[in-house]
Amino acid sequence: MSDSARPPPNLPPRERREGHRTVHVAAGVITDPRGRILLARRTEGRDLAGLWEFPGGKVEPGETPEAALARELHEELGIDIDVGAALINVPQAYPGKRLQLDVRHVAAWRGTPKGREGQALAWVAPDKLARYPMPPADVPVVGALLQPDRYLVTPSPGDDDAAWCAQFDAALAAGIRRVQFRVHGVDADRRRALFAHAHARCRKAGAGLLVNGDAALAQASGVGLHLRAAQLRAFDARPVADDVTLAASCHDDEDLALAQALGCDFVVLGPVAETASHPGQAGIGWARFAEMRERTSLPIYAIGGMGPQDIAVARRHGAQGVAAIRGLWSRR
Ligand SMILES: Nc1nc2c([nH]c(=O)n2[C@@H]2O[C@H](COP(=O)(O)OP(=O)(O)OP(=O)(O)O)[C@@H](O)[C@H]2O)c(=O)[nH]1
Ligand SMILES: [Mg+2]
Repeated sequence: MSDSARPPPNLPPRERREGHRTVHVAAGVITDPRGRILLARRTEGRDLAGLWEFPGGKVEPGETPEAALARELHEELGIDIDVGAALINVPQAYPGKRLQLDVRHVAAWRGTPKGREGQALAWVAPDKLARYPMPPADVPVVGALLQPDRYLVTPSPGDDDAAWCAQFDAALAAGIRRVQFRVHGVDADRRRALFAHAHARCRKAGAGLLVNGDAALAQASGVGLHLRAAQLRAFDARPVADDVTLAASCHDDEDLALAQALGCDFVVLGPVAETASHPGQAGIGWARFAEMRERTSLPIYAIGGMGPQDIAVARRHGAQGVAAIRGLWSRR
């Protein structure tokens, strides 16, 4: 389905349905030469006071997001900037309003940032960002800064395990850094051997590995756990330790809420487009994806007919990036 996919025709856009206004906000990722990122603390008397945010503010009528960002950073921090690449555009529902948080990298800046409106500032190393409490819309922004934009789900090996292993290595060589181990139709011995291969190669490449569905294997081998949607209801607490990556497959709002309540680090949502595994079955489309995204505060990969060419459109709809079997399994 295309970028212009619409919600079902019998439903007016959520915004009109609930009478919520949309607030368009431009925010910037300002990085110093040591790689630290500038956060500002929202002052008392404003919404979300006390939380840390990426500096920026509301886009005024007739203004481009780029111009708004430059103006806001001049007003709030006293710096002049060159706007850089888009990072992510997050639609997020807040009480009584919808936010579109349009986050750009700041390519260059002149001057010394100061909290000109009395706000505290902090230069934060990327691995410390999680220590700063932030508004819900910023969780996907931090995800986009820190987590991979592609999530490979392994295919089943058919009858050729050696070819599967070679393709696995090729995917890592092509830059894949997050993998879900999911193989069907093999016996326990073959599965164990394939998992051992994946585990060793991911460790060597510094890639994150998650195992589909198998909490015991995740615990025993020290890899992450990816829950199937049906498993979300089987747990009432996080099924792995806090330092073990937890993810889940989601298809609707209820799945997303359960995944967030369980403490997932990220989720997969779809199918967005028609997939080769379900021909003839239309996906939910980007508009519906964005609508579900805005009621969740998690990094979300779009799945279903996705490939690397879809990462940019995914980011424009608030996605972390794309998850795929075929679309990310290197062709050799
Ligand atoms: N700048 C910024 N705003 C954010 C972030 N995350 C987030 O939810 N927001 C929300 O987006 C809106 C931004 O408005 P703002 O208060 O910064 O707007 P502004 O600078 O134009 O100031 P003003 O309208 O209070 O004068 C607020 O509702 C804020 O809570 C973020 O990372 N940066
Ligand atoms: Mg502001």
